[in-house]
Amino acid sequence: MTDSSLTSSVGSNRVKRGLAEMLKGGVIMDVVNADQARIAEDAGAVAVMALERVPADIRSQGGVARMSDPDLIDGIRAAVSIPVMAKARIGHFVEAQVLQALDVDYIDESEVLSPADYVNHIDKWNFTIPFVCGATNLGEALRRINEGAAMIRSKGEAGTGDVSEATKHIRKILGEIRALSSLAPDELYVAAKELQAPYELVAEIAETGKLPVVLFTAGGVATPADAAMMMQLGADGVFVGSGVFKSGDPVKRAAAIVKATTFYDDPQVVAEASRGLGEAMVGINVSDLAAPHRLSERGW
Ligand SMILES: O=C(CO)[C@H](O)[C@H](O)COP(=O)(O)O
Repeated sequence: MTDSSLTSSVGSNRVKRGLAEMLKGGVIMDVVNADQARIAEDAGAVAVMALERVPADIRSQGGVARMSDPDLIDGIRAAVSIPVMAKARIGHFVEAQVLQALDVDYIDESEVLSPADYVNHIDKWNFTIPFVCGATNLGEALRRINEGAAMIRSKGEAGTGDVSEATKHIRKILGEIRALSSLAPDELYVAAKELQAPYELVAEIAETGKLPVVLFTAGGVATPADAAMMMQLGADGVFVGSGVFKSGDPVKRAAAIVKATTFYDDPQVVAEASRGLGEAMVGINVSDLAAPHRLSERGW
């Protein structure tokens, strides 16, 4: 059931979406343990995302990727004062129940983990805790919002260090929003059908020219310039994982990416932030990935 409440009670849309509003302009960093979480907080990350392995390791090691061990999540929560998010598998509503019981601040129903259900996503209205979900296009974003997502991140191709898919997805979502705004009211019914999204949400976006929730970008961001580019393209903020912790100097790189995200429209600052960072994540070109290895194709 859709919660269109404008009240600010626990679990209301306003509270769930409002937390993401407070993270705007910032970097959310993937971390697997308390030490990494401290590095992220010291670098100025606005939140951390707890997961079992960073996406580059999930990609290279293979196997089923699941929610983190609760002890690790507790350790991360104890180590930092910024919000702690954690990932659940697509459709795995019990992992989400566990994460809610652990009192994390946000759940990411993430394609980076192995899906638990290839048909249904989690019914996110059933939870008081807010969810963020990935999307490659506007229709996918609206389906997730219709299920109760309170924040969207464009997916990119996590764990590659190649920003090209992140570029493609943020451009696609924002381009489709612009296109909707130019339609006549009587054209919105077909637009909703083509987007495979609810008419009410489509009509709202055509009128406001933006999503009703915060839109971050993710997947493949590995340098300060990558992060600044996502912000210049119109993202509200950036998720970074492998790009920091698979680089030669995570401490320096984490701080540099935060700085470049903040001062994204000042090339001098981005240039300074890009100096002396040591080795960047080696990565893999998205064009070299065979289809089954595209994490962004999980979720629909
Ligand atoms: O799924 C995510 C967002 O919740 C990851 O944080 C993001 O995709 C990380 O990708 P990368 O490791 O390429 O930075």
